Amino acid sequence: MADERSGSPERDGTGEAGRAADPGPQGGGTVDRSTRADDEFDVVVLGAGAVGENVADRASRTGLRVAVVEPALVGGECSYWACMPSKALLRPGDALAAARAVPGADAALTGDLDVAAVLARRDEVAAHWDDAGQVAWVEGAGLTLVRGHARFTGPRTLTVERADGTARPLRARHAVVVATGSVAVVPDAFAGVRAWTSREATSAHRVPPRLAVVGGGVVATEMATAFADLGSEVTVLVRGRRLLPAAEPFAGDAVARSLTDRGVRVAFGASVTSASRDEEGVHLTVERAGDDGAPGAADVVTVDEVLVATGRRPATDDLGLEVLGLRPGDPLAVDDRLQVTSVEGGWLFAAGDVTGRTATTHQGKYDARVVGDVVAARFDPRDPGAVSDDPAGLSRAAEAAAAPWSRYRATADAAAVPQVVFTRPQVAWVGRTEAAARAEGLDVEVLSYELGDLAGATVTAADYAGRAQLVVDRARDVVVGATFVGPDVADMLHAATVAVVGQVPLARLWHAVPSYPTLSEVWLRLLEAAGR
Ligand SMILES: Cc1cc2nc3c(=O)[nH]c(=O)nc-3n(C[C@H](O)[C@H](O)[C@H](O)COP(=O)(O)OP(=O)(O)OC[C@H]3O[C@@H](n4cnc5c(N)ncnc54)[C@H](O)[C@@H]3O)c2cc1C
Ligand SMILES: NC(=O)c1ccc[n+]([C@@H]2O[C@H](COP(=O)([O-])OP(=O)(O)OC[C@H]3O[C@@H](n4cnc5c(N)ncnc54)[C@H](O)[C@@H]3O)[C@@H](O)[C@H]2O)c1
Repeated sequence: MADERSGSPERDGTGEAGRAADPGPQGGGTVDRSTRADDEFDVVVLGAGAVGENVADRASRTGLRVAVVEPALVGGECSYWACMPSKALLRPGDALAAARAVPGADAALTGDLDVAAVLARRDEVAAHWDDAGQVAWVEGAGLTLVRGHARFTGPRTLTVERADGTARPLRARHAVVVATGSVAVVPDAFAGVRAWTSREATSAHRVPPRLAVVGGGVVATEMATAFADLGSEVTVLVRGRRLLPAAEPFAGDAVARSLTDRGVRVAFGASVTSASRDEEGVHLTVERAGDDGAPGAADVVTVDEVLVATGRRPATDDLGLEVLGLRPGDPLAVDDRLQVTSVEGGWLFAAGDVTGRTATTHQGKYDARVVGDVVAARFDPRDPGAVSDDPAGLSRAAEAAAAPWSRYRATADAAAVPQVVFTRPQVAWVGRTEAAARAEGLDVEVLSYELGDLAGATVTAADYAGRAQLVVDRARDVVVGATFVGPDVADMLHAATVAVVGQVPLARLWHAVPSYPTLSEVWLRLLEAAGR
């Protein structure tokens, strides 16, 4: 099932069943693959997460022979330990809260969540950690899956270590794309206590009676929400002063209020300085900073499990990057073509979490589509005379001359990155926060509106509470950032993303009429607030 939900190319409609049976590339011209050795491919992609899968699929569109190397489950983090299982854990609580908020519907509720059923459903959504479906997709797309851990031995050359310890060489004739993702950061204070990372939290088969969550970011807030739903007594230990520091302040404040209202203890200015585990559980020594940041008193918090959600780092430790003159552990810095900037020759690319440029599946897959198209076009093996009517529209000349916002440049990464946090309330934003826009020197107007005042909110829930905010660049009269906080706002975000990417002037947005009575009517109210 994971192939249907993980963000695999098949889900995008980019995986074309039957391509494997079609040896000729689209648009004519055949590629003779018969003379190539088994260890040589046109393109080698490292990592078959959502990003690597999409890169490989797009790169193969002009007939390039593509290998994908993966030591673990095809589908990567998102399918089995991140997006999909975490959302499966959160959705039942959301559905219950939505029904509870509607008088009449609430009367039909006779109990609380069935925890065993929630975990069983999560197992199903995570395909029981079996990648057979995604392997079938990879093979059906005409890609070659190479199982093992890849390391560079030189430019375009690699060795792949298999699970049984044997190794095989691999060579890329044209390009290597690194999509090896990221791993959780676990600070030294937690060494030796078998702390949970997001992997253990999203795949847990037991709900700890007492759970501490360390961190105040996306993983921390989503997992605190999920485990509170499942019945854990949750304590969130936040080093800083607010939750979701990358979002508008009102978003983190709303999530903190809601968690606290539901009995979650949220402690700000709280740093874990040491941890130990015995038969009673995990003991965390927590130092509290005063409002001025000065260290204050320390106390001990005892829990059954501790989830460390203190960020992620690129998975580049063990890729042999040193042979390319790069430093293991560093992110692979790329330009808008996703080409690694510090390696000459135009053959090394990277996409997804490993670049430090994107940290979500959707944005990583956007970059994957861009780099896949760059590679497919630049190294197009077909006779140029035969590809003028390429239905995919890929062209070597167009790639060479590509400008921002073309299909060959990941321009949106700097201007319009959307993020949805599936807490309760949900938090969704795109583009710049007010503070970020001002820090860039933009003269901005901030428009905000309480969602609870909309007719659409009145019918959605008895006490709907939420807020929307637009950040408008006065000089260009366009939206450069938008934030929505409230129940069911996740799907409202895309309209804002379209407005930001399209740089649609407010004067024109005024003609985009939202339906009555929906939450989207907030666009009308926000534009009225801007004087329309
Ligand atoms: C708890 C959690 C929830 C999340 N929820 C969401 C969400 O709801 N929505 C969203 O958009 N994003 C979400 N994310 C972020 C999302 O999971 C990542 O952005 C995404 O998985 C990155 O994809 P990737 O392909 O770059 O990396 P990965 O999915 O990590 O894939 C990398 C692959 O490379 C392989 N690999 C590693 N080393 C090598 C090597 N040497 N050779 C070959 N292969 C190698 C790995 O085994 C892995 O399969 C979440 C993250 C977490 C932690
Ligand atoms: N719904 C989604 O799209 C979704 C869900 C989960 C994760 N993700 C992605 O996964 C990435 C990783 O998430 P994350 O929550 O681990 O990282 P994050 O960067 O969102 O949050 C990390 C938090 O840990 C804190 N922190 C860092 N070091 C610390 C330390 N030593 N002690 C205490 N606190 C510390 C930071 O101040 C921050 O609040 C995110 O960038 C996010 O985009 C996305």
